[in-house]
Amino acid sequence: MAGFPICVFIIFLSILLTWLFRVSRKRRPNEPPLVNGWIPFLGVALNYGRNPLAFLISTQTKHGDIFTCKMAGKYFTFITDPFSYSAVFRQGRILDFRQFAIGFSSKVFGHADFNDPAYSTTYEGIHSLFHQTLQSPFLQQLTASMMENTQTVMLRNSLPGWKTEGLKRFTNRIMFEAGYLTFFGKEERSVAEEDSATEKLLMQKVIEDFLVFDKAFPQMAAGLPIRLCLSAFRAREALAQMFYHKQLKRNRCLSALIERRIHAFDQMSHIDELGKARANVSILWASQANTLPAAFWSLYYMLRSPEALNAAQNEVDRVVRELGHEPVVPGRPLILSVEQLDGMSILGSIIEEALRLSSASIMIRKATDDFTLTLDSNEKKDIRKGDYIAMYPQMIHMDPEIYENPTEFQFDRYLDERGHKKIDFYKNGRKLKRFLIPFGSGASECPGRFFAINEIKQFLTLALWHYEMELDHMLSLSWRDWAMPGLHLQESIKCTRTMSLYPSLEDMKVDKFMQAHSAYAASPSKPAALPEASNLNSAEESNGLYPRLYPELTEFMGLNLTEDAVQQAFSVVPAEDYSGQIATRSSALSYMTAPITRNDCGVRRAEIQQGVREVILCKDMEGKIGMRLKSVDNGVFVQLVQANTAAALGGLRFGDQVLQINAENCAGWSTDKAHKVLKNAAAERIAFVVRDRPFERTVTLHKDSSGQLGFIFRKGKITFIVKDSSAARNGLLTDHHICEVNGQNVIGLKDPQISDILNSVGNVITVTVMPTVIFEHMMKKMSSSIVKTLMDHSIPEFLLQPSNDGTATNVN
Ligand code: HEM
Repeated sequence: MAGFPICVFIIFLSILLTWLFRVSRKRRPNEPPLVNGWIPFLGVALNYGRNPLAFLISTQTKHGDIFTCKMAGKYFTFITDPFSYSAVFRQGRILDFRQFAIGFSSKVFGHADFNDPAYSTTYEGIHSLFHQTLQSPFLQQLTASMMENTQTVMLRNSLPGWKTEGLKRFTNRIMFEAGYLTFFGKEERSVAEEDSATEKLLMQKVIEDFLVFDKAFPQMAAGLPIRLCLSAFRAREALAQMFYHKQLKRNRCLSALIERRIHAFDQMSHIDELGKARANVSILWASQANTLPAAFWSLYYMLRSPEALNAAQNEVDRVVRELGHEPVVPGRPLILSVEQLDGMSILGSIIEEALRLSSASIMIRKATDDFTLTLDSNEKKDIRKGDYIAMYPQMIHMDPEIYENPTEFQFDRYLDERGHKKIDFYKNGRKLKRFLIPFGSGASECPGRFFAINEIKQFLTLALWHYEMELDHMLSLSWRDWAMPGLHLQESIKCTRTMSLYPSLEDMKVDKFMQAHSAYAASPSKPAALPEASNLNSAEESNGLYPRLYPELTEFMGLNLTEDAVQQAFSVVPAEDYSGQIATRSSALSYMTAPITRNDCGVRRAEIQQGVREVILCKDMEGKIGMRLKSVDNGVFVQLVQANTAAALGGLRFGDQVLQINAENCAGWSTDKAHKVLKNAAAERIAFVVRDRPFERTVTLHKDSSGQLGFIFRKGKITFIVKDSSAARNGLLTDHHICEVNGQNVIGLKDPQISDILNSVGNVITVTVMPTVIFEHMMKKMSSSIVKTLMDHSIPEFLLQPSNDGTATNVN
């Protein structure tokens, strides 16, 4: 008898499966390959949601450049061949974007559905205002206003002394307020009123409301009614209060976009005032939601790369010099025209590279009828009415054939040999028309893209001009001192970095594992999700950094495809009652104290700090300080530090850049001039301002079980990287010269001596490398015997340093 219920269950299951099989879509002849997945309704949504790029690449390998995927009951035909994108954009009539985007916007922002025939004709005119007022000739006005506002916000309250601020907060605070004022203007106030605490609190509240709303955006876009996201609803409504037309009309310096929208909406008498105000919230969101993270990532990557920072700083200095702004008088704002910003190709390349790495936007069109799509290969595929066409630009952005080492930030990736904007990128030997698509493409391409690039350039320029910046444990910003040109180290702001940097990929994985483990321990009902090590964004997000830019498919299409979300949405078992439990989220500090090697003495000895430091030396009895300098690219660099001399004791190292000697800028000096200044300097006190080894970078590696790091070197030069080794994983490169091992200088040592050091220093090793071409230039005209016999090869010493828990640890 016990077998009876089992038989019934099996029969029921077979009927259900047969039914599901019969109702699921079948591929018709001439349609793209169909990937239904095996989960009813969801299809391949989970696979996609887990890692869209990996999923699309593997499906492309199996099915070719076009395929249709079932996801959460909808069908998406992905076009993966960038040469076929144009074929989609040519189908503007049948492939709709506008209707779909407007419907989506009305759901989230709560304004009227402008697709409704009652509004659609008038709204057509309002929509065209984007292109009219965000681009030339209004671009000039918008850019000038942004320059002024960014500067006002940045220079406000510039009190002397060090302050601390997170990188994300710093970006949000300045960019949000400046952008807000640029579009929506401000009521006429006296200077005292503008500086009042109430004014500041008001702006702080607006930023907070925006961030609360933005945080809930993915859920709302995924279909969760906004009234269920109570805090987001309240935040949106609070923002709308600022944007009533009668309120905005009192403001001065409204942008042309807002002014004309007010006028046009006021003609639509059947839209109520709250609806108009909510439509303005959508403009605030469009103008900030992508710009803030894009500005953040641009600043972050620029500060992380000494080469990028140096090049950007030089570009800013050049442009300011050309303005005749030096010496700058206090309070005088820096004004850059659109043309001058256009000419800043290095900043342009940094921003584009940051956008390439951070943007995961997806382009979606909905088929309004059955039609046949002709691909670039002339292949024809039938598309059904109601299906979506999707293009995922990250497949281009991360394609190693188009971009060498695509996961790496290369600040000059978009510069040609002459330093101009590079536009030649190839795939299959063919030049690509679209190689960077963070702003979408075709008819719906972001109309604010030119302004967005300009405002981020302004932000970086002004930050570089008004501050000295440093990013390591801390983002340190120090005011340039207007009163004393040349001395740039006074009135400083210091901002704590809110993210942790990991010495190696292995460290990051261990830390992520620990985080996942503690999250699981804190709430065991949720699956312990180990973030993909390669997925920087989710990893960073958990550290309070920005995620990728909008819109991702998961949040854009009314789908929320993460496993976590699906679990919640489909869960039939009530979630555990958390009342009385405290939600635990490790603090940034505890992330840092995971069992990682940040405090490893080799890592610390090898550290290349981003800021500048002062070193005071005096000459020995023979009038020497024990170093040689070399001029490279108009800078002066330390070429040799002799052991047991003043230079060695003062902590100077091979490759350090000397910015000033006795308050004189060294830029442009020849090697001879630098040596002459040293020779003539007083014996008792020579003041150097030094930047740590700007041409060098450190890579932390972990030995494998057989003690291997995974690279081969000859005469100190790395010649081979072993596949899948720690060296490969952590981005060590060939054609680089090893300068230090765990901070110990090894230049001039024989290969077996270097090997001995590598073998003897434990499992975690930090190697400091320099591109061979620069290394050879640095060493030119210096005899190898001098390097071998005189170079300081001692192990650098450290003082007691406080550890994260506040106790003093000897890190040597
Ligand atoms: C780095 C910053 C920005 C990025 C990455 C970005 C990206 C995008 C993307 C991907 C789209 C959708 C395009 C498509 O699906 O084909 C879009 C649309 C749009 N963006 Fe931006 N955007 C940025 C800044 C701005 C700014 C500053 C504004 C100024 C108001 C703006 C206004 C708009 C508008 C109005 C649309 C809708 C266009 C339409 O409906 O036709 N964006 N943006």
